Amino acid sequence: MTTRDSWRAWASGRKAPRITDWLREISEPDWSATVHHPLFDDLAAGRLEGKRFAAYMVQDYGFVDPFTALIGHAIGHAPSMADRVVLGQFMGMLTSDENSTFQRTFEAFGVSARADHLPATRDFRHLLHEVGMGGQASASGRYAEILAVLVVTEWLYLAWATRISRTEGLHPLMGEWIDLHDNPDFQAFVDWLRQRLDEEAAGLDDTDFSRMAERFRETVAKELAFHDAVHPCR
Ligand SMILES: Cc1ncc(CO)c(N)n1
Repeated sequence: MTTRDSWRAWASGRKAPRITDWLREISEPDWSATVHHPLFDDLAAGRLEGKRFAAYMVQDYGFVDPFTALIGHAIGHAPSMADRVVLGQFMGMLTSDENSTFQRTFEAFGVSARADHLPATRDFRHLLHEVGMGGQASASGRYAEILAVLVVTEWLYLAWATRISRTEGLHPLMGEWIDLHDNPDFQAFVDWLRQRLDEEAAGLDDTDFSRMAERFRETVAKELAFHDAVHPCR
């Protein structure tokens, strides 16, 4: 049975089945463990000390650097201007508003962005780099693989940020970090990413489809390992 057969079996008998819903389901229990990670509850409740928040942001900047490069690859590999426009606008936000949140966090808490990366951060960076450089996948397979990674990273962040409820009087930079991931524009971007992956994945051959699904699960596992490493009390 191929991976695509598993998808077809899952889809049959469901109303309006979506590949991205199936991908999320086959990525359990890691998916839910990441969405419900105590790091995010502690952050929202004001229980995360400034220094610990800053240490998380330093590791996350280690993620964001190759992630930004991966968006660049997505722009290059997209099949149309329509996709390049949406991805380019996201890249603009990442390199302006979000980058500024990182810089002001490092400054406010007196930490250096150059600190050492934890092994889980290095693993994640390696994955992002590898997907950006591309494997043996065909052109459409490669774009779908990139989309799979983007869907995981952005959908997970939307999911925790819209799940938590924040306490009053939260440090403004922590509030900003949540704002970046629970706002309507970000929600629309995640909706778009899911839609595009649903469409692109449907047209892949069996080999590229399996590879895409494996990348999705691998990325979810890397997300969980990353958050366990920066907040080891799950
Ligand atoms: C580890 C990680 N995953 C996803 C996001 C959202 O881009 C982020 N900032 N960091």
